[in-house]
Amino acid sequence: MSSPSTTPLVKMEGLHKSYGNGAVKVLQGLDIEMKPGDRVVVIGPSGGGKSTLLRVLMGLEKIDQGSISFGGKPYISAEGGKTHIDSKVRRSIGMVFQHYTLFPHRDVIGNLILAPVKVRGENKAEARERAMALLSRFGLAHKANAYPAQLSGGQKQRVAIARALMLDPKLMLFDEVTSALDPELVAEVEQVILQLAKQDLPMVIVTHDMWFARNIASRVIFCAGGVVVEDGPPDQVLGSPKEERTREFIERVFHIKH
Ligand SMILES: Nc1ncnc2c1ncn2[C@@H]1O[C@H](COP(=O)(O)OP(=O)(O)OP(=O)(O)O)[C@@H](O)[C@H]1O
Repeated sequence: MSSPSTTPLVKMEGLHKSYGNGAVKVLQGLDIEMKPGDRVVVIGPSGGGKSTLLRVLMGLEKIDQGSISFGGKPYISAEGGKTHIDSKVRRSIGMVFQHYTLFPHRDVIGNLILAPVKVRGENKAEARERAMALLSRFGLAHKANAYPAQLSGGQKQRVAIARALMLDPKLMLFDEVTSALDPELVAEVEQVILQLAKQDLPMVIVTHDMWFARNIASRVIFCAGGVVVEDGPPDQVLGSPKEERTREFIERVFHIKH
């Protein structure tokens, strides 16, 4: 048995995923291993399956073949056309999406404490206290009683991140969380994620923002055609800032057709 220090946090093996009864093959034998503390940025051509990969990892999609283990234990597997998902493991993963998924009829604090109180049976006063501490950390304490419609896009995404953190995730998934934001609101959300990175929270991030990718990633994975094409430190995969490969790279990434 491997020691805890060498046990991968996540091990995806031979993942296959298609839509429309196999008509659209998205993941085609994907293998990715994450160490504890890894911050993986996934980049690749549009439609290449980056969101699908995150949704599979979050246990939101069935898979056709392959398996995922989490902390050395089985998490997701496919057998006889069925996908088995360990829901306890799934609850230890947090995800934030491109489009805000806050409950519109609950205020910010209500959004944060809902799952801890209802799902985990946490004491309401304690959950509120934790929620307020998180909101203060994210500069949002003054918005605790605001409703989602009264928040800017950047504030909504910061609340969505805080809400995910209320469940003490062991892994966070961010799917293009700044893509729908006005440019001036992007930085406030990226700063929050950079703050989390400093605390060694493992994460998988899908982003089209190469500055952010370079600054947040411990590893960059370039996926195309449903498999991993490149996997390495940011400077290796994106090119070092001195080489100024980034622009050329972005063009290569976003103009690939397959
Ligand atoms: N629910 C679905 N039903 C059918 N096809 C789907 C579904 N979700 C995604 N697809 C298809 O699967 C492929 C991969 O989509 P996905 O959203 O994972 O790509 P992506 O790399 O995240 O793209 P982008 O960078 O444009 O967000 C695309 O061809 C898409 O049209």
